[in-house]
Amino acid sequence: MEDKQLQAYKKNNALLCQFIIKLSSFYEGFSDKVDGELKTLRGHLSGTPNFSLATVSINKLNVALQHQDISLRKYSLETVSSIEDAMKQLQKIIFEDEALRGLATQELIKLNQPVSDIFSIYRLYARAVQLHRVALGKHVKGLLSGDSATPETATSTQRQSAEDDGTERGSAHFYRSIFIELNQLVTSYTEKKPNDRQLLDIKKRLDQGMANEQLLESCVVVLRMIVQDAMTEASLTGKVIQGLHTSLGKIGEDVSKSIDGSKAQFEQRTASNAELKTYIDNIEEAVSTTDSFDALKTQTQSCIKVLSKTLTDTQASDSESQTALISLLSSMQDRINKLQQQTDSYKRKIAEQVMQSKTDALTRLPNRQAYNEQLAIAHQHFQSSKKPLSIALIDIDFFKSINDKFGHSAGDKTLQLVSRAFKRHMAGDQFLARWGGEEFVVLLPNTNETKLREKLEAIRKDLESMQLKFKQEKVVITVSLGGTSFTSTDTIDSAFERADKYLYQAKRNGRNQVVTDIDAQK
Ligand SMILES: Nc1nc2c(ncn2[C@@H]2O[C@H](COP(=O)(O)OP(=O)(O)OP(=O)(O)O)[C@@H](O)[C@H]2O)c(=O)[nH]1
Repeated sequence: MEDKQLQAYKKNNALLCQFIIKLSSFYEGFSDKVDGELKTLRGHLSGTPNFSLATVSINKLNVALQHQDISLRKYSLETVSSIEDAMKQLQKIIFEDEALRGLATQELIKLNQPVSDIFSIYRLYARAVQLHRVALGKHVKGLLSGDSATPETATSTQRQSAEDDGTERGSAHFYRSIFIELNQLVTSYTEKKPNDRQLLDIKKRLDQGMANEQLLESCVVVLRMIVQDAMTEASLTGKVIQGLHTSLGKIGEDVSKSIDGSKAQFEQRTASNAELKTYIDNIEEAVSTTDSFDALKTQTQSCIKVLSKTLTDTQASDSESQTALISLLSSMQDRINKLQQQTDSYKRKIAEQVMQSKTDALTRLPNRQAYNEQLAIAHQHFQSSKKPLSIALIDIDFFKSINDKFGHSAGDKTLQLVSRAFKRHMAGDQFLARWGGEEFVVLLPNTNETKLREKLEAIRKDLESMQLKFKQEKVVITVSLGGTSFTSTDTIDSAFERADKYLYQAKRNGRNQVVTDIDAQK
């Protein structure tokens, strides 16, 4: 080889080595094994390159990178599928917003296309995160003000200011939920203490609307009242139990006195019987041994005298202990009667408390806890009897707008009127409860798919025809309903989830409608 050629060859080799060294740094960080081998390769290629050792290193790297490729592919698939899941969840939340839903669908379509390299996943991921942020901003804002921001038209400044408002909106949302909670608490508490002036004052001010500081102050006042009442209640309960304990103790004493008395009486009677027996034995002996009639007469007379005295004494002692026993029994009876009265009133109080804990204070309907208990019983019966069982969820449409337009009290009133309307449709063992907020749940034993649909449709129609009036304005309330019948493989949760899915389908389809298994099969 010519000198010139050799020089050029060496120069190219050096360039190639530098290139490999630089390229190898790019792949650093995928795994410790690859990193180690890359370091070795760089060592072989730097300074005076050793190509034979570098070739060994390159072969080892080939194998390691092949494995890496497999795990990268797996990682990509997992990442894409979790982005897909997140997008689907997002679609559920933003189903009302055409534009956002469209964007989410487009992203889902892109996710289903093959991923060419790992870096394109990051682009998909970034877009998914961005869409979530837009939807979340809108969702929070929608909750508070009901207005909407169009994601595509929102400028970056708008987006920035939306982010800046985040904390403010968060706290507004926080105060709103405190307001609702406090309102429910005060409503149920005023039922219990209808003449409490402090409570009535808070209720009135809540209806008129409260500043945030007042809201927190009122929370503290109500909390203090509850703690005070709970303490009084506990001390009353303690007193009742103490009273029962004392009464039981006294009864115990009476019983042991009566037992002691009976024992003494029994002993005395045994002694007198023995005495009587001795006298009778004496008479018997006298009859058999005495020849003289006079002597017998005298002896018998004296024995009969003693006998008569013993009998009179026994009789007197009997009647004395009988009187004592009767008086003891009557005092015991009095104590037992008193005890009975105390326990009866205590039982009534406890039953009332249990009832309260299962009743929704605003609508007086059974609450979620009561429903869950009832459902567990009904489901067990369904499994053993194989008679049909259906459940349904009812949600008032655009209920938030009633609160926003006419105030929270009007919202409360609506909930009460709507509950009454639902209740009119319940017969026999059919069960209605307030699930929470503006959502209700119905349990319909012995009701198949057809009957369920008829019932729900009747409720829907009834509500639609009912006219309410707030601030001189006529308001029509509509409801969306989702209902399903249990199948043999259903759990309590799976049937509930299906009913919930149908309810959201009814909302999505435009509200004021019923969706049941029958509609889903169409
Ligand atoms: N007055 C009153 N409002 C309540 C009560 N519980 C929940 N809310 C309100 O009910 C509203 C429910 O609003 P959303 O979940 O947006 O539902 P919506 O407005 O009915 O809309 P759709 O269900 O989508 O038709 C919220 O504004 C809650 O503040 C309550 O006990 N009393």
